[in-house]
Amino acid sequence: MFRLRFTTLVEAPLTVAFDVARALGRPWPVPLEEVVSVRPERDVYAVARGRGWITHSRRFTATGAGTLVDEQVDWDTGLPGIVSGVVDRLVLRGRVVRAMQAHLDGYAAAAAHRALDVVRVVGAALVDGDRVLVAQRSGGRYDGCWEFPGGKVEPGESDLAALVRECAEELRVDVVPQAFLGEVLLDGVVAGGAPGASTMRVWWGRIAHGRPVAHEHAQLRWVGAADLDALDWIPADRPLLPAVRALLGLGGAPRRGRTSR
Ligand SMILES: Nc1nc2c([nH]c(=O)n2[C@H]2C[C@H](O)[C@@H](COP(=O)(O)OP(=O)(O)OP(=O)(O)O)O2)c(=O)[nH]1
Repeated sequence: MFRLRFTTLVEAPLTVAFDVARALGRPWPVPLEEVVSVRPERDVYAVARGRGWITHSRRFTATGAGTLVDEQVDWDTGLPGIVSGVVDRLVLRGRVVRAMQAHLDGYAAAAAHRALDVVRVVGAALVDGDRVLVAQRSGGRYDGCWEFPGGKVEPGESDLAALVRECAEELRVDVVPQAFLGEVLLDGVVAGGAPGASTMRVWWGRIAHGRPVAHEHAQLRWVGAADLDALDWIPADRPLLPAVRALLGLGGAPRRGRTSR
């Protein structure tokens, strides 16, 4: 069996990286059949011809800089041992590498371009000591639900600039993003976009200046790890809670004080 791995960083949310990869198809003329598809995390395609076969697996992982696409190609020529090695070295390996390189260049550009059309949401898990700031929505579809402060990224704006702007607007504080925490699918239609196309990307943040006051939310609350689960969260946020809990377990910076309304 032979194997090659390729890693590409795509400047696009998970959903866009996944959907564009699938729309472009596979980088070789032989059509492969879908074996696994878990949107937007991974897919596997394969084909067998006689005793030879090829499998192409992709894994999509959210990072602070975009989506990391990890691809693995496994194949076997089906020929006897030594002949197989020679055919692979002289013919197949080079073909696979050239096809993948051409495919990946076009793919990264297409995904980055498509990302401009998708509504993106950012959120801040603002930590003070062993507590995180949570906000209760006021009005609209998620009235009364708890969420991370944040909102939609404006056209031409970076995720982190949007995070800082939203926290200033909603809480009147200056925040400093610390580290990327995770990305979740937003299953509803956000701002007229296609269902399921958008995602929310959440950063761990620290308040550098100011005391948070709820300007757009019903109320704010500082919550410890043990009380996170009991809140009535917007459903999309729940998968992020383990990462937030782990953050609070680290202790964090000395506590600055309490705030509400
Ligand atoms: N801010 C925030 N939005 C979330 C979370 N979870 C979640 O599903 N969402 C959804 C709710 C909304 O459909 C969308 C964010 O929209 P928003 O209304 O907060 O954005 P915005 O501040 O830019 O508001 P606007 O321009 O529409 O007035 O993302 C979360 O934890 N924080």
